[in-house]
Amino acid sequence: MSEQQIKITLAQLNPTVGDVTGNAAKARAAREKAKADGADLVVLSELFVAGYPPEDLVLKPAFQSACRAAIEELARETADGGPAMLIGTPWVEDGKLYNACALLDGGRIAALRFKANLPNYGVFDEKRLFARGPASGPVTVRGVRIGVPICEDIWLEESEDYENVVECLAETGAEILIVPNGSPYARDKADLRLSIVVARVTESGLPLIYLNEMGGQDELIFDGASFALNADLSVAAQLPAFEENITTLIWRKTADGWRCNGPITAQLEGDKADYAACVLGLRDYVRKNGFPGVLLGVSGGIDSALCAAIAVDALGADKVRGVMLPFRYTAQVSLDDAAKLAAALGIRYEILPIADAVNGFEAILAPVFKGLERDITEENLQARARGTLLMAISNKTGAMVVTTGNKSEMSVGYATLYGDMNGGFNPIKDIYKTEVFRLSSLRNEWKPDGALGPSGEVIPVNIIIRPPTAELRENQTDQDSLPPYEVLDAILERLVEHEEPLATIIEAGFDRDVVTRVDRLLNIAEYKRRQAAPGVKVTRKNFGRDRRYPITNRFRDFGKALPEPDEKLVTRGSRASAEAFEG
Ligand SMILES: Nc1ncnc2c1ncn2[C@@H]1O[C@H](COP(=O)(O)OP(=O)(O)OC[C@H]2O[C@@H]([n+]3cccc(C(=O)O)c3)[C@H](O)[C@@H]2O)[C@@H](O)[C@H]1O
Ligand SMILES: Nc1ncnc2c1ncn2[C@@H]1O[C@H](COP(=O)(O)OP(=O)(O)OP(=O)(O)O)[C@@H](O)[C@H]1O
Ligand SMILES: NC(=O)CC[C@H](N)C(=O)O
Repeated sequence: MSEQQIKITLAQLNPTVGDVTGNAAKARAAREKAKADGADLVVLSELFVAGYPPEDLVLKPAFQSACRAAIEELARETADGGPAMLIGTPWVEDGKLYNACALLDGGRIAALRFKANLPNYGVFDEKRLFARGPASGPVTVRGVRIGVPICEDIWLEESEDYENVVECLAETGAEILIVPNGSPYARDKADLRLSIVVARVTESGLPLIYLNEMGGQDELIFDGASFALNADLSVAAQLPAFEENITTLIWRKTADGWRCNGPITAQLEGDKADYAACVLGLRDYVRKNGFPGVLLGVSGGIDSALCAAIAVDALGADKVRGVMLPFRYTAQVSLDDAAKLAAALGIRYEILPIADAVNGFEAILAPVFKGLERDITEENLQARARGTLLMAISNKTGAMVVTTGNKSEMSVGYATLYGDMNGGFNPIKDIYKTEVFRLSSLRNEWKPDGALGPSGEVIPVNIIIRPPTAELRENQTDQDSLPPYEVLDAILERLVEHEEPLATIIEAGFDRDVVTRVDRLLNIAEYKRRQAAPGVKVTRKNFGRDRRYPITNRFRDFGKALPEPDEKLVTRGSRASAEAFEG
């Protein structure tokens, strides 16, 4: 008897949210490739035809119909006897909207499976959008029973209404699990995904194919990095991260179930992965929104230098323009370093002194400010003159302004609204200042595959070793207004990423006054962050979709030990009766 096998093509592709026609065309092209490989099935990622995450767009009836029409067309095309297709799509049934996966085969929509567990935390809002599907049995492709849990369905988050889809699939005879994902990048997320998949494979005894989306969608980056595990937990295949890839895997039936020995690509980790995420995020934002290129203010400082390098790696030097906008506080060394940076990156570079603009503003305001001290107002006028000039060049050329505030600055509001905060997208919004230094040094030694910039030292070393300064007054350094960045970033990470009480941070050895000051700055800068440009998410909690604080907010943690809850005050049974009342 001949050996039984099934060939499954993983299409790790970059859809664009809302581009139903373009996404369907990508799926069609992937199927053609799968057909050429003699595959039985081609798999695309979660909600592929819509693009992920579609947010409230998916509630629009016209969009739902467009997705369905595209799926029906793709289904008709499978009458050609080629591979079946498993593709994510929104689906309306009995008046309810589902996050679905359709099996297209033999000219028909052969099966539909609906996501049962809808993530509603962090960056996800799926309960707002979709109805929960039932846990269902496997679908059959060429005689093989395939279980299709959709993304969150394998995460087994602690929740009362969690549906154990994988258990249900194993009990109903699934032989292989194929999981379409829209799983956004965050630092060390690959380890987390692996541990989740190891747990599901161990529990079910089934091999699992984890197929992830790739590409940037506003602040989210989908890194791809799809992989498969055999039932004995050996790695069956590992696709590359941060690039599109179509790979056909041959699965063979053995006495111990289905097995595959596919290609295994080495993965980027840590800072390298973060840098690649920033490049991909900016590239896709610019490309998918149709900008011909970008421009940014280059100050001779490290934030704009790193952003310029990311922009060149993302788009190519011919699509990036650097503008030095000096004023009387701009040191010669800043002018020299900015020029060196532009030359090393090979970008167009101009110097536009801002004195006339700043002096003009000051002259206009002189009667209004008569008798008042010079203060931060005049500093902000410099940042605003720069922001206005950069936006004017954007308007004239169509190029988008890249804004450069790092996460430390975004946290404490160390940036000028309508000044250096001007811009359409921020590639380093979720990168703390200490990491800005690390990534800059890293980029001088290494660049990711597919980066369009030159190799070697692109960020002059002097920019990396010089103390940071906003150069808005004489001899200013960031450390005049802020604690040292090592201290600031360590406190911020505890406050932002871990929501630690101030008392815990102080107990860990940080100075009480510094901690309370940083917390205060973090709180009062919410209004600025709400007006800030979107930027790439790389941490477990970014400013944007992950952290949604009220702007108007009187609550303050004063660093005192937290009071123990007084359980005696809770009347026994009060919770149960409240539930009964609500129910
Ligand atoms: N809750 C609230 N809701 C809405 N609006 C609020 C507000 N609180 C203040 N405001 C408004 O915001 C204004 C204050 O904000 P803003 O005008 O930005 O000015 P502000 O935050 O006072 O100053 C800018 C800060 O950023 C620093 N900076 C500037 C430029 C570059 C860099 C750098 O090195 O990267 C640092 C600069 O040294 C200074 O510490 C107020 O005058 C008021 O109009
Ligand atoms: N002289 C300048 N010429 C051009 N752009 C400038 C200049 N000064 C500031 N900018 C722009 O404003 C942003 C914030 O600038 P600033 O120098 O005040 O602070 P920073 O956060 O230390 O940034 P950088 O490290 O890039 O200097 C810069 O990244 C840059 O885009
Ligand atoms: N789209 C999803 O369901 C993703 C949720 C999942 N926990 C992840 O981050 O990968």
